[in-house]
Amino acid sequence: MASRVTFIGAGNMASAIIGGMIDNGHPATAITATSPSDAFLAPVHERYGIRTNTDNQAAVRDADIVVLAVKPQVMREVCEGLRDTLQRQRPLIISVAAGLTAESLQAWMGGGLPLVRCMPNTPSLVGAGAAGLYATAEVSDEQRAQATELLEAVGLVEWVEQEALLDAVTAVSGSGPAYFFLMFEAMEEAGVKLGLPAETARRLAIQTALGAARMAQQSELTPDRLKRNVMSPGGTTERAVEHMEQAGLRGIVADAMDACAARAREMAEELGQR
Ligand SMILES: NC(=O)C1=CN([C@@H]2O[C@H](COP(=O)(O)OP(=O)(O)OC[C@H]3O[C@@H](n4cnc5c(N)ncnc54)[C@H](O)[C@@H]3O)[C@@H](O)[C@H]2O)C=CC1
Ligand SMILES: O=C(O)[C@@H]1CCC=N1
Repeated sequence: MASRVTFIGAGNMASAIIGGMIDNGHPATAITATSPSDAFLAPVHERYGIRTNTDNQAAVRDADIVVLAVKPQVMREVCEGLRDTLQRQRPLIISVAAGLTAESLQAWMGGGLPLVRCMPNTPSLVGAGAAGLYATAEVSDEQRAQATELLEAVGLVEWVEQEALLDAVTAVSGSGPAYFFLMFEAMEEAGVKLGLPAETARRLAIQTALGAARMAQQSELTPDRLKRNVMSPGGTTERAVEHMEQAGLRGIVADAMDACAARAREMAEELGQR
């Protein structure tokens, strides 16, 4: 029988994962989503035919897996409200919230529960997500496999064995989509300066990124080798890449990702103390 999965929260992340599960054949009747208001639940009910509920406690009562998909700022209230039911039911819990440690979540839910922390990203919305997962000691091998299956419905899954590494995952893939969107903006602006219409420059930049990503994914060659294959000696790419290296692009990326991981650690402290 398919596992019964309850999503607490029915926003972007929950909808993305629910959509992927349905596409993979998970029965809609085994999925429930909650939200304080019916207005937020109507879209997921109409689109996927899943069960919905405005009562979090009632919705987790028969669940094998509970996915916590609310904003970090409301997580404490949500976890404390579910504490007694979760302690009785003991489902696998998967939190997709940024910057909330297993220690804080366990404390709010009464402790000792099988908990997976997950850092997904927004391309999950189009089935091309990348997620980092970390399991607490209470999680069984079977539950790990269940969490993998659930997140693989919307993309790539990578497990990390130390919780602190989720901050590094946040810096690479959680926040990463924004770095590439910034690159698209920069390439569009530069393309316009060189005389292209904005829409043309944007479409070319986006398709180029898609092509480069597909090549890097499908090829046996390293990104460095693939880069060198574009760089004809004395040619145009060499000139551009040399410029980026001399201007310190690698250092900028490293500093930005350091700042990102540091902010994740800061948020964990701020939110854990609330
Ligand atoms: N947006 C992003 O790039 C990423 C987001 N995340 C995490 O995913 C989580 C969810 O984010 P989104 O889906 O973007 O947020 P969202 O705002 O789209 O969805 C949150 C949902 O929670 C519901 N909600 C609020 N209070 C509730 C309560 N007391 N009980 C039940 N439901 C309640 C809201 O009605 C809404 O449906 C956050 O914790 C965020 O940190 C993680 C990685 C990336
Ligand atoms: O910017 C943030 O805080 C969240 C976490 C990863 C992506 N968005």
